[in-house]
Amino acid sequence: MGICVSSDEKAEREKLKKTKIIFVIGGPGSGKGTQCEKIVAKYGFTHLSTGDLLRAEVASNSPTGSQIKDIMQNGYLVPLEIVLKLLRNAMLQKINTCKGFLIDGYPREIKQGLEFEKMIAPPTIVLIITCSADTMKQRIMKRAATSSRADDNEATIVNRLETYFRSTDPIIAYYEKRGLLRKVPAEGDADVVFNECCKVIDIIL
Ligand SMILES: Nc1ncnc2c1ncn2[C@@H]1O[C@H](COP(=O)(O)OP(=O)(O)OP(=O)(O)O)[C@@H](O)[C@H]1O
Ligand SMILES: Nc1nc2c(ncn2[C@H]2C[C@H](O)[C@@H](COP(=O)(O)OP(=O)(O)O)O2)c(=O)[nH]1
Ligand SMILES: [Mg+2]
Repeated sequence: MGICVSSDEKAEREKLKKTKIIFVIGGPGSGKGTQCEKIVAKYGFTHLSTGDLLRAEVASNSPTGSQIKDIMQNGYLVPLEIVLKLLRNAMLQKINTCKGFLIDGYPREIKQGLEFEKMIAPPTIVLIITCSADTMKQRIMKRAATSSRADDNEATIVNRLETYFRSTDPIIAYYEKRGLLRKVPAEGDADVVFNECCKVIDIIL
């Protein structure tokens, strides 16, 4: 039996299917947030960071927030249902005014990608920002001085890197096979990396 949806919801789903959706994935400290800010400034896309959405949920002291606080503090993945519900709601809130979505920090495992496509739409492309574990660790420790994030610390970054490398290889293979993966090396200066991101985005506009 199909899920019955209101006509409004049907209209919103249709809009989502017609909207450009760029998954921006990469390890902790790779530069997802930095590149998304630059991309928003140039192209006017709507930037949704799953990490930011989850931190807002924790800050709201909701039952869900209490449930995910420790998971995030330890650098493990939050349950799919929780992160996807927050993400889909945030997308639906912006759908009528957005030029396209930058989904920062999602998917982090294959089933997240599959569920997103079932509940929302396929991605236009998957932009992966790549750099070494050492570079990511250095950048996080530098950011820790000003970020006041509970998970920007030596112990948690080890977990976050392990979580990232373990869960992301299958995603890379999956989207590469579908011809949707666009790799951008991010060891260099942020502006140099941004130029490479623009080359990838200009092609899909
Ligand atoms: N798609 C997701 N699925 C499950 N958990 C997530 C997801 N996105 C974020 N999280 C949780 O939120 C935490 C912070 O995510 P966020 O994207 O802010 O940080 P990060 O990618 O680890 O590093 P950075 O902010 O440096 O990119 C993650 O460690 C994880 O616990
Ligand atoms: N040298 C250099 N530093 C960068 C680059 N991108 C981001 N950074 C710095 C800024 C931040 O303090 C830190 C992590 O960046 P971020 O954008 O929060 O990364 P992410 O954790 O969202 O993936 O690294 C970059 O491309 N080059
Ligand atoms: Mg980030």
